[in-house]
Order: sequence, then structure tokens, then C-alpha cells
Amino acid sequence: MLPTLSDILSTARVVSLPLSSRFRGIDTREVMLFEGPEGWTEFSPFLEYDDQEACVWLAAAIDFGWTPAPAIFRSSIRVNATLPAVAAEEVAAVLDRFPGCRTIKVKVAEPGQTIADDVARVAAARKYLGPEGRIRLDANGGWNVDEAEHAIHALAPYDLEYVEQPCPTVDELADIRTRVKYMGMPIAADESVRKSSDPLEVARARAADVLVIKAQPLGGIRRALDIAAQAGLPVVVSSALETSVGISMGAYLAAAVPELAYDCGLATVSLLASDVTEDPLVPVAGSIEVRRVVPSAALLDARAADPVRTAWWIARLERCYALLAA
Ligand SMILES: O=C(O)CCC(=O)c1ccccc1C(=O)O
Ligand SMILES: [Mg+2]
Repeated sequence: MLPTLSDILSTARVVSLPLSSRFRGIDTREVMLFEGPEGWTEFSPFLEYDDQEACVWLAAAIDFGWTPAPAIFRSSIRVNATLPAVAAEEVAAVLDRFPGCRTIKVKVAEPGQTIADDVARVAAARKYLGPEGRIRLDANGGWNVDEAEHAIHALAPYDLEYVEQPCPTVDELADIRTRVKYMGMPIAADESVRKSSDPLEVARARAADVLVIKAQPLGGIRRALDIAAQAGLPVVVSSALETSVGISMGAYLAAAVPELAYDCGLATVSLLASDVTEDPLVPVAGSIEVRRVVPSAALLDARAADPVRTAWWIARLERCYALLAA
């Protein structure tokens, strides 16, 4: 069921939000928000994505705004702190923004950095947690198989829950998974699920132990649930660095997963310096609530993108809508 383009445009707003720490190479997050009969929803593919990829995110946004959310199994979601590739001295200040989180996801393999930078950051995260709590890594495919093997050997002493997307391809994930199996080190797949034309390939190839699933990049809550069920692997629901509106879509996805064994990557509103609501979906005692979010008119105005950027997003929406309608 597709609403009309003018339906969507009648409530659409574009906002530009500063980040409090640089993350995946950006300092500001631009997103489009609009309201459907089920509530507010978010369309926020990253700027460099082409229309083919972005139209999957639009399908997700429309699904969340126009279709009732599926049945839920829980009303709050335990979340991990997300630690960008900052210097070791900055780790404690960033982690203070994630109150009560017992799990930290540390970004590693950042272009331009070394394994020594990763070791220092992970050591600082372990020092912050103490002997309790869990640390997982996310390399965003930044290592080849040999580099991943060396890095995992260097970082394993800090006690790791899993390593997310250590290498870019499914074949490499299968290889590194075999190489570190003797250590009991699980491998999670993220880009191999959300950026693949065949999101189940990684599961069929037995190249991962855990799947990261994201609502917007996978075309919405129902499609993400379907992929998880067909893969038959444990899942971690994670964000795409959305506002609280987009995070609410992720929270409903996490709530609808029948078995949720891992803390979810849905605390990323804490990486934004401002949001679109005065009541943001940030962690309280390590969990976020499962609820819809209504943006405040004052914040939509205060954070409104300039006319050039707003026109760019409207044109993107129109092109993606045409792809979906076809
Ligand atoms: O999973 C988390 O802790 C937060 C989400 C996150 O890391 C992320 C956010 C935006 C884009 C990509 C990623 C990623 O998991 O690679
Ligand atoms: Mg990832």
C-alpha cells in the first residue's frame, strides 16, 4: 500500500543535526521526516547512496508510517554504547553519554589509523567497564583476512563478545571465521546483510555467527524480521544513526524479534548533539523504550535544513518514490 507523493510531501520536513563526535566520516546528519496515519517516520539514507539503494529506505519509512507495527515481545530494549574511532583519552567522556550500558561497541580499523590506535581505544573501553560488561568490535570491512587475524589476536585479551564485519566480502568472512574459530570468537555480519542484493547469502555460506539487522536499510520491520527468520541466526538490531523517530522504528523491530540474545545498537541518539524531540530515545539504565516519537514543532524549525538541502531531499524523495511505484 503506497500513499500518494503529495500525502508524503504535505508533512515532510528536512533537518540537519550536528553530531557530538565525528562518526563514519560525518559531523552532521541530514534526515527527512514525515507523518503517516500510524505516526511520524524517518527517511534518511546517507547522502552518498544512489537512488536504487535509497528507495529501500523509503519503503521502510512508508511501512513504519502507514502500516501498524507487528506484535511485540518486550517494551524496552537493552542497548550498547557505540564508541566512534576516537583517541583513547576521549573514550571515557564519550561513554559517559550512555548511562547504564553494560555493552560497548568499539569502532576499529578506521582509515588512517593503526592497530595501536585500536588497542589503545579497546583498552580504554575495558578500563571504563572494569571486569563486568561486554565489548564487541565493528571494523566496517576495514581489514583483509590477514589483518583481521592479527587484529583479533591483539584485541582478544580485552575479552570480546564478537567482531562485526571484520572484512568486506562473504568469502573473507567465511575465511576469518574459520581462522579464529579455535579462539571461540564469533563473527557478525552487517554490510554483508544490509548492502547485499542477497542478504541471506552470508548465512547460507556459514560465514557469520550473528546477523546485524537494520530496519531502514532492509526495507522495513517486516522485511528485516523475515530475513532474520530465514537466516536462522541470532540477531542484533542496530541503527543507521537516525533521530529518535528513526530509532523508534528500530526499537519496534527489536521488540518484534522473537528471541533477542544480544544488546542492540540503538543508543546512537547519544551521538547527536541535538534531536527533533525534547523526549529523546536515549538509554536510561542501559535500555531504551519501545514507543512512537512525535517531533516538536520548535525543534523541527530550529534544526531545519537550508532551502538548497531541503530541495535536494525533496527531489531525492520524488525519484525514490517513482522507483517504488514502478
Ligand atoms: O550498532 C551500533 O552500535 C550503532 C550503529 C552503527 O554502528 C552504525 C550506524 C550507522 C551506520 C553504520 C553503522 C554500523 O554498524 O556499521
Ligand atoms: Mg556495523
